[in-house]
Amino acid sequence: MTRGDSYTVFFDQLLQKNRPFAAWSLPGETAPEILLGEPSDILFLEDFDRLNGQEGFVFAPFRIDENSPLILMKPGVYLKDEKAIKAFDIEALPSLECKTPASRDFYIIAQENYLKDIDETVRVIQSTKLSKVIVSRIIPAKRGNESIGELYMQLRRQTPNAMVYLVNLPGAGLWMGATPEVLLQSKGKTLETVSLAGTQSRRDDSDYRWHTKEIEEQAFVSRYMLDVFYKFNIHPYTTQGPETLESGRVAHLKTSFNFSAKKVEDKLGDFVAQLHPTPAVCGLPKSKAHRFISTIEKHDRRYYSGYLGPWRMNDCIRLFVNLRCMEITADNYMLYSGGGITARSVPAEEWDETTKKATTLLSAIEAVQTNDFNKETHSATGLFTAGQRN
Ligand SMILES: C=C(O[C@H]1C=CC=C(C(=O)O)[C@@H]1O)C(=O)O
Repeated sequence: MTRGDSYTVFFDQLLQKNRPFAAWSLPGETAPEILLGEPSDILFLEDFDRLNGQEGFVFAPFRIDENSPLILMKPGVYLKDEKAIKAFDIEALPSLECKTPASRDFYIIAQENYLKDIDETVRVIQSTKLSKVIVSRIIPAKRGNESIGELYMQLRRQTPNAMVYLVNLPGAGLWMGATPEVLLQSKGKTLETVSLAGTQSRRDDSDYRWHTKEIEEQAFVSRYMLDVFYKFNIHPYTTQGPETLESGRVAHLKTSFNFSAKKVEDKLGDFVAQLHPTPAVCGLPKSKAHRFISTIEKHDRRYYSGYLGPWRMNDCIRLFVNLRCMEITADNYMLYSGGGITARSVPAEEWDETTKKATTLLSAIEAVQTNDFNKETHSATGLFTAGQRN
């Protein structure tokens, strides 16, 4: 059973017809925006800097490879609100052939192996030049016959201060997420980028105290932003923060940096290519952390910790880092969750943090599976996960 509002029905019909689309709602915005495309509107770009001069909706992986291309959907039909959805003749859209994707293995790490990996990571950080690295894992949850459209709308209700998205794109598949992290966004003639890191449970009293580990972890990201600014000669800029940003069941430390868009107007693609991946999802030094992730993580991150959003569409940039997200397969939801490891990390606490970060998505899944749409305040611990089955 679904609540069957017009968005829910619309998304489910698009999926039934296997149409390429991207839907997103920005923090604090009410209606999802939707971009519909034809297969010919989908570009697969070879490198991150190929975004120069392009416009459309970007879905970028953590690293580009044959399983996870950098995707740009060119502006096709853009639907801005419910009136536009209702006026759109979806029945007239032909169904597209559903090419069964090559079946993929999802490596689900056991807790004891994850703890060993984090222990090893801390030792490497203490004895080498690696100062921070993000280690992630996949958390599986069983998919039932619930409506994906309904799940998306529920996730939006539960996380109004995130960028909540649903995409179905050839080459990537079906993904959903609710991310709090801006990579780059335009505000008139100004651009904003954000350094976000450090995590603690959300508090009812908003009385947040941050420890050295989180302050240091976030400072690494801010420092990196300034190095990128230096390379692009971005000066002057203004900063706001660090301050607390609440998202879902957790809170983070956030600093935002604002500067004149003129500074990078003819090299925006290069600028994003340089920013990505930030030490909020990769680490420092960047190339060392990148290599370390390839050896320690046994799963493929694909689009987790990549970035997504409107790119120069209607003169507007809204790129977000792809966090708190999941890949939706025929039988399962595969949630991705990671945390910043530093010399001060405690393995068991890092495990708990990745679990906590996943509760936003897990509780939305639980809400639609149990038809309890006021789930925001409930725990998701009762959820039957695919991992527990094996
Ligand atoms: C890598 C993730 O979060 C990043 C963003 C905010 C806080 C983080 C942290 O405290 O580790 C991470 O850097 C994730 O959610 O998978």
